[in-house]
Amino acid sequence: MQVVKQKVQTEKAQITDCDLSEKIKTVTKESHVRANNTELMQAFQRGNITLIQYKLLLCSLYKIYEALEEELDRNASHDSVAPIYFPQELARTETLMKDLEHFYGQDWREKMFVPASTLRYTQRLREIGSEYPEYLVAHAYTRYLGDLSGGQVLSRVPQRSLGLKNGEGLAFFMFPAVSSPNLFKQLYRSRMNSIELTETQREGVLEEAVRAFELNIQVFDELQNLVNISEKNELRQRHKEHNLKTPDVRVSQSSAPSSSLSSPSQLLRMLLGVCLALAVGIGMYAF
Ligand code: HEM
Repeated sequence: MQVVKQKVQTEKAQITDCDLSEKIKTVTKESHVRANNTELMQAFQRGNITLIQYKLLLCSLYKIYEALEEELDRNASHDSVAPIYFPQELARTETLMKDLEHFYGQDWREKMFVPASTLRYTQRLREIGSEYPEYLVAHAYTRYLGDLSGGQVLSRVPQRSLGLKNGEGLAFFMFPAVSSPNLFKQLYRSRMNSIELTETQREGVLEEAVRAFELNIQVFDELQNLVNISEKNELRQRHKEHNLKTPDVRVSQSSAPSSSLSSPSQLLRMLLGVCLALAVGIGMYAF
């Protein structure tokens, strides 16, 4: 804490409207609102998260952070990455591995499910890691500052609604090396502002931040659609099972009315009547 405090004090420059940290916040404001309003994030905020939603989200986050952190590591000494490179304080891949093992067991890699939108997100991260490392700041900002902000409030939701105890399955939300998220965010912003970018690069970073939010929204939407489909299928299955049981009920109900011929004894009686009538008819004809 003391170390971060000192760093913030020494590095704290006057943040102005044209600083990258301010500009990026402004250009992604509308996207942030849209991300908050996705069905999945709304479920989170209302405390309605189900285990399937949470597990699916963890799978996608794992793939996203794995790609982001591998690209950050690979570009750690790049001029635009070095100032915002904080693996000890921020890295999430290991924490997600821990959570996935908790929910899926040791063979979590074979069991995890990753939707197409998540793969598109990771592809973009790989692409910029190779071609435009300066854009990594946009992705790191979007995920890490989000996790250090709203994520801290959101962590209480799965804890409560899924009854997770002793932090099990919640490692993703814990930042043991960050004792004050607010101070750390200040330090991070000042580091972002220290990155030297040409005007074109800066425009590119700002555009990339909007894209990063968009990629997150697409993941949340796809995950929610999957959950909705699986819930619908489950409902349909239950209906099916229910309908398989109901014919017994219907038979017993429909056999009640006397006009119905569904009861075997009634059918037999009718056939005997017809045979008798025919026999009498034939006998009369013979005479
Ligand atoms: C339930 C959903 C969410 C809630 C309740 C939430 C809430 C918040 C709050 C309260 C802040 C602090 C604002 C401030 O300091 O001025 C914040 C900041 C932030 N959030 Fe979210 N958030 C949510 C989802 C997201 C998502 C999905 C992302 C991105 C994928 C995200 C990215 C960010 C970022 C980058 C910041 C830092 C803004 C800045 O100071 O520049 N948030 N969020």
